[in-house]
Amino acid sequence: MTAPATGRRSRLWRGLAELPPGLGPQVVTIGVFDGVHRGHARLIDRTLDVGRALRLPSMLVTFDPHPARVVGAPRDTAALSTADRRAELAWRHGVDGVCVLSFTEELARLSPEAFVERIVVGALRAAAVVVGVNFTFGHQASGDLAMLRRLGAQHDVDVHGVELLPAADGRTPCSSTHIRTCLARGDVEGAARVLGRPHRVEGIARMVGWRTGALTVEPGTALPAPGSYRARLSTGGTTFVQITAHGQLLIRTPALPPGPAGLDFLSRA
Ligand SMILES: Cc1cc2nc3c(=O)[nH]c(=O)nc-3n(C[C@H](O)[C@H](O)[C@H](O)COP(=O)(O)O)c2cc1C
Ligand SMILES: Nc1ncnc2c1ncn2[C@@H]1O[C@H](COP(=O)(O)OP(=O)(O)OP(=O)(O)O)[C@@H](O)[C@H]1O
Repeated sequence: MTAPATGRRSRLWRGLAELPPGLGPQVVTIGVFDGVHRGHARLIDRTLDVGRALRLPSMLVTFDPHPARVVGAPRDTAALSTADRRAELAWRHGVDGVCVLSFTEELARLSPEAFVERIVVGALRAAAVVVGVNFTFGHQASGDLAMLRRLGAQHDVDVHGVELLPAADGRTPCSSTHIRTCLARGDVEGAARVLGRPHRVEGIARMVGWRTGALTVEPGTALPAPGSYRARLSTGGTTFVQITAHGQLLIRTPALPPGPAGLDFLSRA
């Protein structure tokens, strides 16, 4: 993963155990943040505002894998981004640090009270927490913004609830779910409008035939519907990509350097 070229020291902590023992108070924003879409960007902006006002660093806490996948909730959790990519995008938006929390069955069983006491206050040292108004947390998603405010008051933590940024239709909020729905019908332009950039799929590239490359991705990656697309290769150039019914990504290209690569989906071909 490349650190941002801002000159700032941006940090990535994989789990609470990696947090430095002397970690000072932070302004923390919490959620899955899959794709880091325009709604998430609004939340991050607000987190940075609160950080500036309190003169404290900002930290984005992201759960990985998606909680709904861990608790077996019947919903589409195809990953729009890896945790590394989320961290990179969060840094670009200006956060000082990113903590990736492994979402385990054990974590899912924590009550809202225990989550705030042990993790938000005890480990993350939150002086303020910034979440969207639809944020839920704790066992069976039983905690909401009102409960977070109550618990925050008990622990001297400021809680900020941010109104959800609407999508272009003006009716529904920008959400990762909306982006997954766009991709599932092959609407990569609709996905890009919510993301604020084209949807990127990352994997390992190799040549598989005459003028044909392939990108192998992690299982569970969100792919556009089977079909042909125009896409930009992270290694350079625009190309055509065929997504087969079996989820194979075939790239029309005379040559492709073998190794890690990304495809930004631009339009249907
Ligand atoms: C301590 C904790 C326990 C959770 N337990 C559950 C759970 O039992 N069932 C569930 O569907 N989600 C559970 N979640 C997931 C939350 O409902 C929510 O999806 C998560 O906090 C991310 O927020 P976001 O969806 O607004 O990004 C839990 C979250 C936390 C932090
Ligand atoms: N449109 C939005 N505007 C502002 N904040 C948002 C928006 N959508 C989500 N948030 C907030 O961002 C954080 C991360 O949310 P989350 O990852 O659940 O996003 P999501 O897009 O709603 O995902 P999903 O559709 O998978 O539930 C939470 O605090 C949530 O309240």
